[in-house]
Amino acid sequence: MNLAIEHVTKKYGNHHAIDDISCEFSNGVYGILGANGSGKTTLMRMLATVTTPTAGIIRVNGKNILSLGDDYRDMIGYLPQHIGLYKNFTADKFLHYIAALKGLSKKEAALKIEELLDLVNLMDVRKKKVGTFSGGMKQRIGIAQALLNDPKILIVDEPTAGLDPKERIRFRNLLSSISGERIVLLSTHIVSDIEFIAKEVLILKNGRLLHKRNPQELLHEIAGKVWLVTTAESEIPRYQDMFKVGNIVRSESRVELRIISDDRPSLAAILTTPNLEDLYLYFFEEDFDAGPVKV
Ligand SMILES: Nc1ncnc2c1ncn2[C@@H]1O[C@H](COP(=O)(O)OP(=O)(O)OP(=O)(O)O)[C@@H](O)[C@H]1O
Repeated sequence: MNLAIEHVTKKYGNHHAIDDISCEFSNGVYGILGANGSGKTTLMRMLATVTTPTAGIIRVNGKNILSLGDDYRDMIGYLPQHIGLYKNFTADKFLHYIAALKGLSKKEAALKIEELLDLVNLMDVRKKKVGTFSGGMKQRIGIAQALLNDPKILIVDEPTAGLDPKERIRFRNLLSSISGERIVLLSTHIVSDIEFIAKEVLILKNGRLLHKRNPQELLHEIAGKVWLVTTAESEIPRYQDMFKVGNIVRSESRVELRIISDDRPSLAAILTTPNLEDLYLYFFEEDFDAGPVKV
């Protein structure tokens, strides 16, 4: 399976939501990383044929996906950012309903739904109403509906937003386990969602594709630029003014700052091994939320 994006642009008025992107995908998980507004959802929607490019072509195995029409849609599974679930349907009924929409026979649907409820670990609650589900359970049934037609291309838009860490890990492992024989495209602004499961990470910024590489290669990009500086609490604002400061770890009277900088930020600064969170800070400084301070 080969999916190719060729010089794709999507404009809304004069605004380029996606700006001349080209890249290719083969089987495996791809993480599409970008801050809010970078164009992730627009790209996913074009790949799912919910919207069409202003310019450029998307091809699957060499054929334009728009010419393939339903033949292409039969190949894909899509979990949009905001999935409309029928709250009063039970999990079982919801999946049967979507299976009917996707054209599965009753017999095929029954078999597939058994398999998927097991895969997403919702067998025990199959008779419960979807409206009573937690965020994580809703995302898992969302993946189950996207997998009903056994898609060769699975498109998942920011699936872990609002999930607690445990559910996030469970969801990540689920995606990883189903990635073998298909292309999985996963958009997120949460680095840890893709750090361990993506064979390649795409960095999207202001509608442009800055990088598409495997995580290790991407980390080379900032090798020699991540520093640890131990200093006094009162020095934090000065460093924040001058540098990109990530984690701040406090201990007794001192603080340790994680700093991204081409040059050594102070004489006592020590180089450290970069991680993908540093990379995110490097590319999306203005959108970075370092999270709770560790003590
Ligand atoms: N239907 C639309 N009409 C006008 N502008 C749009 C439309 N959809 C998206 N945009 C704009 O295109 C840009 C990319 O938006 P998009 O939703 O694709 O980004 P995103 O990376 O998915 O962000 P988020 O994480 O917030 O969903 C933004 O500037 C957005 O305001």
